[in-house]
Amino acid sequence: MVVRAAVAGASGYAGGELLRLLLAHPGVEIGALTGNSNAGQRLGALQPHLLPLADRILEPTTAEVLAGHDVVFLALPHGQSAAVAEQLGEGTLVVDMGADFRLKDAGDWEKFYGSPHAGTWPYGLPELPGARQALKDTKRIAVPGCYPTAVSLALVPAYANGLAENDAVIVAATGTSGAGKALKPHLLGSEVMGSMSPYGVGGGHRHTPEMIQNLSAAAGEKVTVSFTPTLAPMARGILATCNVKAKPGVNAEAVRAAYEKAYADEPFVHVLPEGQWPATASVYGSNAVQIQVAYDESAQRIVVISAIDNLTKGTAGGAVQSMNIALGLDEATGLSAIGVAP
Ligand SMILES: NC(=O)C1=CN([C@@H]2O[C@H](COP(=O)(O)OP(=O)(O)OC[C@H]3O[C@@H](n4cnc5c(N)ncnc54)[C@H](OP(=O)(O)O)[C@@H]3O)[C@@H](O)[C@H]2O)C=CC1
Ligand SMILES: CC(=O)N[C@@H](CCC(=O)OP(=O)(O)O)C(=O)O
Repeated sequence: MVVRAAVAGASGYAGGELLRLLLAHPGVEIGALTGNSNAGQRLGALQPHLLPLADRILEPTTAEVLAGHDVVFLALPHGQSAAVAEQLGEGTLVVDMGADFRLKDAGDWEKFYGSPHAGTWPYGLPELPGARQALKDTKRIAVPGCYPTAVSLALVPAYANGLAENDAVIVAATGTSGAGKALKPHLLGSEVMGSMSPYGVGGGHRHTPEMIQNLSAAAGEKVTVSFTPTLAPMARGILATCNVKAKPGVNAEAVRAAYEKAYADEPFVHVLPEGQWPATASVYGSNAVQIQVAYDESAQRIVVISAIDNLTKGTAGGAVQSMNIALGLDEATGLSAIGVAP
Protein backbone atom coordinates (compact mmCIF):
# COMPACT_ATOMS: atom_id res chain seq x y z
CA MET A 1 0.00 0.00 0.00
CA VAL A 2 1.32 3.47 -0.90
CA VAL A 3 -0.56 6.54 0.36
CA ARG A 4 -0.25 10.03 -1.08
CA ALA A 5 0.50 12.63 1.59
CA ALA A 6 0.38 16.43 1.50
CA VAL A 7 2.37 18.55 3.95
CA ALA A 8 1.05 21.98 4.95
CA GLY A 9 3.79 24.09 6.54
CA ALA A 10 6.55 22.44 4.48
CA SER A 11 8.78 25.51 4.80
CA GLY A 12 8.92 25.26 8.62
CA TYR A 13 11.06 23.18 10.96
CA ALA A 14 8.39 20.62 11.78
CA GLY A 15 7.33 20.28 8.13
CA GLY A 16 10.97 19.93 7.06
CA GLU A 17 11.65 17.18 9.59
CA LEU A 18 8.47 15.42 8.53
CA LEU A 19 9.56 15.47 4.88
CA ARG A 20 12.98 14.08 5.85
CA LEU A 21 11.20 11.11 7.42
CA LEU A 22 8.59 10.69 4.67
CA LEU A 23 11.32 10.55 2.01
CA ALA A 24 12.52 7.35 3.71
CA HIS A 25 9.03 5.89 4.23
CA PRO A 26 8.28 3.05 1.80
CA GLY A 27 4.51 3.48 2.06
CA VAL A 28 4.27 7.22 1.34
CA GLU A 29 4.36 9.22 -1.86
CA ILE A 30 4.85 12.95 -1.25
CA GLY A 31 2.11 15.10 -2.80
CA ALA A 32 1.40 18.81 -2.40
CA LEU A 33 3.72 20.94 -0.26
CA THR A 34 2.39 24.23 1.03
CA GLY A 35 3.63 27.34 2.81
CA ASN A 36 2.35 30.77 3.65
CA SER A 37 4.76 33.71 3.14
CA ASN A 38 7.03 31.37 1.14
CA ALA A 39 4.37 30.10 -1.27
CA GLY A 40 5.79 30.20 -4.81
CA GLN A 41 9.36 29.47 -3.61
CA ARG A 42 11.40 26.38 -4.46
CA LEU A 43 11.59 24.06 -1.46
CA GLY A 44 15.33 23.74 -2.08
CA ALA A 45 15.79 27.41 -1.21
CA LEU A 46 14.24 26.84 2.22
CA GLN A 47 15.07 23.23 3.10
CA PRO A 48 18.37 22.59 1.29
CA HIS A 49 18.88 19.27 3.11
CA LEU A 50 15.83 17.75 1.34
CA LEU A 51 17.63 17.26 -1.96
CA PRO A 52 15.09 14.99 -3.74
CA LEU A 53 12.41 17.67 -3.23
CA ALA A 54 14.59 20.69 -4.07
CA ASP A 55 12.69 21.63 -7.25
CA ARG A 56 9.23 21.31 -5.76
CA ILE A 57 7.38 24.64 -5.57
CA LEU A 58 5.48 25.55 -2.40
CA GLU A 59 1.80 26.14 -2.99
CA PRO A 60 -0.50 28.27 -0.81
CA THR A 61 -2.14 26.50 2.13
CA THR A 62 -5.71 26.05 0.89
CA ALA A 63 -8.22 23.22 1.09
CA GLU A 64 -8.19 23.00 -2.73
CA VAL A 65 -4.43 22.36 -2.81
CA LEU A 66 -4.63 19.82 0.02
CA ALA A 67 -7.66 17.96 -1.44
CA GLY A 68 -7.24 14.60 -3.17
CA HIS A 69 -4.62 13.17 -0.79
CA ASP A 70 -4.96 10.11 1.46
CA VAL A 71 -3.09 11.85 4.29
CA VAL A 72 -2.69 15.56 5.08
CA PHE A 73 -0.13 16.68 7.66
CA LEU A 74 -0.69 20.14 9.16
CA ALA A 75 2.55 21.69 10.49
CA LEU A 76 1.07 25.15 10.97
CA PRO A 77 1.19 27.66 13.83
CA HIS A 78 -1.26 27.13 16.71
CA GLY A 79 -4.81 28.05 15.84
CA GLN A 80 -4.36 27.67 12.07
CA SER A 81 -5.17 23.95 11.72
CA ALA A 82 -8.84 23.84 12.65
CA ALA A 83 -10.09 26.03 9.77
CA VAL A 84 -8.12 23.98 7.23
CA ALA A 85 -9.05 20.61 8.76
CA GLU A 86 -12.77 21.25 8.66
CA GLN A 87 -12.61 21.67 4.87
CA LEU A 88 -10.88 18.31 4.38
CA GLY A 89 -13.06 15.27 3.71
CA GLU A 90 -13.87 12.76 6.44
CA GLY A 91 -12.11 10.05 4.42
CA THR A 92 -8.77 11.90 4.56
CA LEU A 93 -6.40 11.09 7.43
CA VAL A 94 -5.53 14.49 8.92
CA VAL A 95 -2.50 14.60 11.23
CA ASP A 96 -2.24 17.89 13.11
CA MET A 97 1.24 18.65 14.43
CA GLY A 98 0.03 21.86 16.07
CA ALA A 99 -1.81 22.16 19.36
CA ASP A 100 -5.38 22.77 18.17
CA PHE A 101 -6.85 19.36 19.02
CA ARG A 102 -4.65 18.15 21.90
CA LEU A 103 -6.58 19.38 24.93
CA LYS A 104 -9.85 17.93 26.16
CA ASP A 105 -10.76 20.83 28.42
CA ALA A 106 -12.07 23.87 26.53
CA GLY A 107 -11.35 26.12 29.52
CA ASP A 108 -7.69 25.08 29.54
CA TRP A 109 -7.44 25.74 25.81
CA GLU A 110 -8.94 29.20 26.08
CA LYS A 111 -6.76 30.10 29.08
CA PHE A 112 -3.45 29.04 27.50
CA TYR A 113 -4.08 29.70 23.78
CA GLY A 114 -6.56 32.58 23.96
CA SER A 115 -8.98 31.44 21.24
CA PRO A 116 -12.13 29.27 21.04
CA HIS A 117 -11.52 25.51 21.47
CA ALA A 118 -11.74 23.59 18.18
CA GLY A 119 -12.22 20.10 19.68
CA THR A 120 -10.23 17.02 20.68
CA TRP A 121 -8.77 14.32 18.43
CA PRO A 122 -7.16 10.95 19.24
CA TYR A 123 -3.78 11.72 20.82
CA GLY A 124 -0.66 10.69 18.92
CA LEU A 125 1.48 9.31 21.74
CA PRO A 126 1.08 5.56 21.12
CA GLU A 127 3.00 4.55 24.27
CA LEU A 128 0.32 5.99 26.57
CA PRO A 129 -2.20 3.49 27.98
CA GLY A 130 -5.09 3.03 25.51
CA ALA A 131 -3.61 5.34 22.88
CA ARG A 132 -2.93 2.72 20.21
CA GLN A 133 -6.52 1.56 20.30
CA ALA A 134 -7.78 5.12 19.79
CA LEU A 135 -5.37 5.66 16.88
CA LYS A 136 -6.26 2.47 15.01
CA ASP A 137 -8.34 3.33 11.91
CA THR A 138 -8.82 6.95 13.04
CA LYS A 139 -9.00 9.74 10.43
CA ARG A 140 -7.88 12.48 12.81
CA ILE A 141 -4.71 12.62 14.94
CA ALA A 142 -3.50 15.32 17.36
CA VAL A 143 0.29 15.00 17.66
CA PRO A 144 1.42 15.93 21.21
CA GLY A 145 3.57 18.89 22.16
CA CYS A 146 7.29 18.19 22.38
CA TYR A 147 7.63 18.78 26.14
CA PRO A 148 4.50 16.73 26.98
CA THR A 149 5.97 13.84 24.96
CA ALA A 150 9.21 13.85 26.99
CA VAL A 151 7.47 14.41 30.33
CA SER A 152 4.53 12.02 29.88
CA LEU A 153 6.76 9.13 28.86
CA ALA A 154 8.96 9.89 31.88
CA LEU A 155 6.21 10.06 34.49
CA VAL A 156 3.24 7.96 33.33
CA PRO A 157 4.73 4.67 34.67
CA ALA A 158 5.19 6.24 38.12
CA TYR A 159 1.57 7.40 38.20
CA ALA A 160 0.02 4.39 36.48
CA ASN A 161 1.68 2.10 39.04
CA GLY A 162 0.69 4.17 42.08
CA LEU A 163 4.30 4.98 42.98
CA ALA A 164 4.14 8.77 43.03
CA GLU A 165 2.33 11.41 45.05
CA ASN A 166 0.12 13.77 43.15
CA ASP A 167 2.70 16.56 42.72
CA ALA A 168 5.27 16.69 39.90
CA VAL A 169 8.15 19.15 39.56
CA ILE A 170 9.66 19.28 36.08
CA VAL A 171 12.57 21.24 34.68
CA ALA A 172 13.33 20.69 31.00
CA ALA A 173 15.93 22.07 28.64
CA THR A 174 15.12 22.46 24.96
CA GLY A 175 16.91 23.34 21.77
CA THR A 176 16.00 26.49 19.86
CA SER A 177 14.24 24.71 16.95
CA GLY A 178 11.28 24.21 19.30
CA ALA A 179 10.39 27.84 18.70
CA GLY A 180 10.06 27.43 14.92
CA LYS A 181 11.77 29.34 12.12
CA ALA A 182 10.13 32.73 12.57
CA LEU A 183 12.57 35.41 13.70
CA LYS A 184 12.49 35.98 17.48
CA PRO A 185 14.98 38.36 19.17
CA HIS A 186 15.61 36.09 22.19
CA LEU A 187 16.63 33.32 19.78
CA LEU A 188 19.35 35.29 18.02
CA GLY A 189 22.64 33.38 18.04
CA SER A 190 24.28 36.06 20.18
CA GLU A 191 21.55 35.64 22.84
CA VAL A 192 21.53 31.85 22.88
CA MET A 193 25.15 30.80 22.30
CA GLY A 194 27.01 30.03 25.51
CA SER A 195 23.99 30.65 27.72
CA MET A 196 21.02 28.82 29.24
CA SER A 197 17.92 30.74 30.26
CA PRO A 198 14.47 29.96 31.69
CA TYR A 199 11.17 31.08 30.19
CA GLY A 200 7.46 30.50 30.88
CA VAL A 201 8.27 30.23 34.61
CA GLY A 202 5.51 29.96 37.22
CA GLY A 203 2.92 27.81 35.46
CA GLY A 204 2.58 29.93 32.33
CA HIS A 205 3.82 27.51 29.67
CA ARG A 206 1.03 26.26 27.40
CA HIS A 207 2.25 22.67 27.60
CA THR A 208 1.45 22.50 31.34
CA PRO A 209 -2.26 21.60 30.90
CA GLU A 210 -1.32 18.94 28.34
CA MET A 211 1.09 17.32 30.84
CA ILE A 212 -1.59 17.50 33.55
CA GLN A 213 -4.09 15.86 31.17
CA ASN A 214 -1.76 12.91 30.47
CA LEU A 215 -0.47 12.40 34.01
CA SER A 216 -3.93 12.72 35.55
CA ALA A 217 -5.30 10.07 33.18
CA ALA A 218 -2.54 7.70 34.35
CA ALA A 219 -2.99 8.54 38.04
CA GLY A 220 -6.79 8.42 38.01
CA GLU A 221 -6.86 11.78 39.80
CA LYS A 222 -5.82 15.36 39.06
CA VAL A 223 -2.04 15.68 39.22
CA THR A 224 -0.41 19.02 40.07
CA VAL A 225 2.45 19.96 37.74
CA SER A 226 5.05 22.69 38.24
CA PHE A 227 6.89 23.03 34.93
CA THR A 228 9.93 25.19 34.16
CA PRO A 229 11.26 25.18 30.59
CA THR A 230 14.75 26.39 29.80
CA LEU A 231 16.42 27.28 26.54
CA ALA A 232 19.75 25.58 25.82
CA PRO A 233 22.36 26.52 23.19
CA MET A 234 21.61 23.65 20.81
CA ALA A 235 19.41 23.30 17.74
CA ARG A 236 17.53 20.13 18.73
CA GLY A 237 16.74 18.07 21.78
CA ILE A 238 14.84 18.05 25.05
CA LEU A 239 16.23 16.82 28.36
CA ALA A 240 13.43 16.64 30.95
CA THR A 241 14.22 16.18 34.64
CA CYS A 242 11.05 15.04 36.40
CA ASN A 243 10.93 14.86 40.18
CA VAL A 244 8.05 13.42 42.24
CA LYS A 245 7.57 12.55 45.92
CA ALA A 246 7.37 8.76 46.31
CA LYS A 247 4.36 7.13 47.98
CA PRO A 248 5.11 5.51 51.38
CA GLY A 249 6.65 2.03 51.07
CA VAL A 250 8.12 2.61 47.60
CA ASN A 251 11.70 1.46 47.07
CA ALA A 252 14.31 1.58 44.31
CA GLU A 253 13.58 -1.96 43.08
CA ALA A 254 9.85 -1.31 42.72
CA VAL A 255 10.48 1.88 40.77
CA ARG A 256 12.97 0.30 38.39
CA ALA A 257 10.78 -2.77 37.85
CA ALA A 258 7.78 -0.58 36.95
CA TYR A 259 9.74 1.31 34.29
CA GLU A 260 11.37 -1.76 32.80
CA LYS A 261 7.99 -3.50 32.55
CA ALA A 262 6.19 -0.45 31.12
CA TYR A 263 8.59 -0.09 28.20
CA ALA A 264 9.82 -3.68 27.70
CA ASP A 265 8.02 -4.05 24.35
CA GLU A 266 8.24 -0.47 23.10
CA PRO A 267 10.31 -0.08 19.94
CA PHE A 268 11.29 3.53 20.62
CA VAL A 269 11.41 3.95 24.42
CA HIS A 270 14.58 2.69 26.05
CA VAL A 271 15.03 2.48 29.80
CA LEU A 272 18.81 2.70 30.05
CA PRO A 273 20.90 0.30 32.11
CA GLU A 274 21.64 1.51 35.62
CA GLY A 275 24.38 4.10 35.76
CA GLN A 276 23.81 5.31 32.18
CA TRP A 277 22.07 8.66 31.68
CA PRO A 278 19.94 10.07 28.85
CA ALA A 279 21.56 12.69 26.63
CA THR A 280 20.10 14.73 23.80
CA ALA A 281 23.06 13.84 21.56
CA SER A 282 22.16 10.15 21.80
CA VAL A 283 18.69 10.66 20.30
CA TYR A 284 19.57 13.37 17.76
CA GLY A 285 17.57 12.86 14.56
CA SER A 286 16.02 9.62 15.82
CA ASN A 287 12.59 8.65 17.07
CA ALA A 288 14.09 7.19 20.25
CA VAL A 289 13.30 8.18 23.81
CA GLN A 290 15.93 7.52 26.46
CA ILE A 291 14.79 7.20 30.06
CA GLN A 292 16.62 6.68 33.33
CA VAL A 293 15.00 6.48 36.73
CA ALA A 294 16.52 6.82 40.19
CA TYR A 295 15.06 6.57 43.68
CA ASP A 296 16.51 9.21 46.00
CA GLU A 297 16.11 7.40 49.31
CA SER A 298 17.08 10.25 51.62
CA ALA A 299 14.53 12.59 50.04
CA GLN A 300 12.05 9.78 49.23
CA ARG A 301 11.68 11.13 45.73
CA ILE A 302 11.62 9.51 42.31
CA VAL A 303 13.77 11.24 39.70
CA VAL A 304 13.11 10.40 36.06
CA ILE A 305 15.16 11.87 33.25
CA SER A 306 14.13 11.59 29.61
CA ALA A 307 15.75 12.71 26.37
CA ILE A 308 14.07 13.13 22.97
CA ASP A 309 14.71 14.99 19.75
CA ASN A 310 11.96 17.62 19.82
CA LEU A 311 11.61 17.59 16.04
CA THR A 312 11.60 13.79 15.67
CA LYS A 313 9.83 11.89 18.48
CA GLY A 314 8.65 15.30 19.75
CA THR A 315 6.84 16.14 16.48
CA ALA A 316 7.46 14.59 13.07
CA GLY A 317 8.47 11.10 14.22
CA GLY A 318 5.50 10.94 16.56
CA ALA A 319 3.30 12.01 13.65
CA VAL A 320 4.64 9.26 11.36
CA GLN A 321 4.43 6.62 14.12
CA SER A 322 0.79 7.55 14.75
CA MET A 323 0.00 7.66 11.02
CA ASN A 324 1.42 4.15 10.67
CA ILE A 325 -0.95 2.88 13.37
CA ALA A 326 -3.95 4.63 11.82
CA LEU A 327 -3.14 3.10 8.42
CA GLY A 328 -2.59 -0.39 9.86
CA LEU A 329 1.13 -0.37 8.99
CA ASP A 330 3.94 -1.61 11.22
CA GLU A 331 4.32 1.22 13.73
CA ALA A 332 8.05 1.63 13.12
CA THR A 333 7.84 1.88 9.32
CA GLY A 334 10.11 4.65 8.05
CA LEU A 335 11.40 5.46 11.54
CA SER A 336 14.75 4.86 13.16
CA ALA A 337 15.72 4.58 16.81
CA ILE A 338 19.37 5.08 15.92
CA GLY A 339 20.88 8.46 16.77
CA VAL A 340 23.79 10.45 15.31
CA ALA A 341 26.91 10.81 17.44
CA PRO A 342 29.00 12.64 18.41
N1 LIG B 1 9.49 22.99 16.30
C1 LIG B 1 9.15 22.04 17.15
O1 LIG B 1 10.00 21.46 17.86
C2 LIG B 1 7.73 21.62 17.29
C3 LIG B 1 6.72 22.17 16.52
N2 LIG B 1 5.43 21.72 16.69
C4 LIG B 1 4.34 22.34 15.98
O2 LIG B 1 4.46 22.32 14.60
C5 LIG B 1 3.83 23.49 14.06
C6 LIG B 1 4.85 24.19 13.16
O3 LIG B 1 5.95 24.56 13.96
P1 LIG B 1 7.37 24.91 13.36
O4 LIG B 1 7.62 24.14 12.13
O5 LIG B 1 8.31 24.83 14.47
O6 LIG B 1 7.14 26.45 12.96
P2 LIG B 1 7.83 27.27 11.77
O7 LIG B 1 7.65 28.69 12.15
O8 LIG B 1 9.20 26.78 11.53
O9 LIG B 1 6.93 26.92 10.49
C7 LIG B 1 5.60 27.36 10.40
C8 LIG B 1 5.01 26.90 9.08
O10 LIG B 1 3.66 27.31 8.99
C9 LIG B 1 3.49 28.19 7.88
N3 LIG B 1 2.56 29.25 8.26
C10 LIG B 1 2.84 30.33 9.03
N4 LIG B 1 1.71 31.08 9.21
C11 LIG B 1 0.73 30.46 8.51
C12 LIG B 1 -0.63 30.74 8.27
N5 LIG B 1 -1.23 31.83 8.80
N6 LIG B 1 -1.34 29.88 7.50
C13 LIG B 1 -0.75 28.80 6.94
N7 LIG B 1 0.56 28.51 7.12
C14 LIG B 1 1.28 29.30 7.91
C15 LIG B 1 4.87 28.70 7.55
O11 LIG B 1 4.90 29.04 6.17
P3 LIG B 1 5.91 30.18 5.58
O12 LIG B 1 7.27 29.85 6.12
O13 LIG B 1 5.82 29.95 4.10
O14 LIG B 1 5.40 31.48 6.02
C16 LIG B 1 5.74 27.48 7.87
O15 LIG B 1 5.68 26.54 6.84
C17 LIG B 1 3.41 24.37 15.23
O16 LIG B 1 2.05 24.22 15.50
C18 LIG B 1 4.22 23.81 16.35
O17 LIG B 1 3.53 23.92 17.54
C19 LIG B 1 5.14 20.73 17.57
C20 LIG B 1 6.08 20.19 18.37
C21 LIG B 1 7.46 20.61 18.31
C1 LIG C 1 12.27 27.06 22.45
C2 LIG C 1 10.77 27.12 22.39
O1 LIG C 1 10.19 28.19 22.31
N1 LIG C 1 10.14 25.97 22.39
C3 LIG C 1 8.74 25.87 22.26
C4 LIG C 1 8.40 24.42 22.25
C5 LIG C 1 6.96 24.19 22.03
C6 LIG C 1 6.62 23.46 20.77
O2 LIG C 1 7.23 23.55 19.75
O3 LIG C 1 5.57 22.69 20.84
P1 LIG C 1 4.17 23.11 20.24
O4 LIG C 1 4.37 24.44 19.60
O5 LIG C 1 3.84 22.03 19.33
O6 LIG C 1 3.15 23.18 21.32
C7 LIG C 1 7.99 26.57 23.39
O7 LIG C 1 8.38 26.46 24.53
O8 LIG C 1 6.94 27.14 23.11
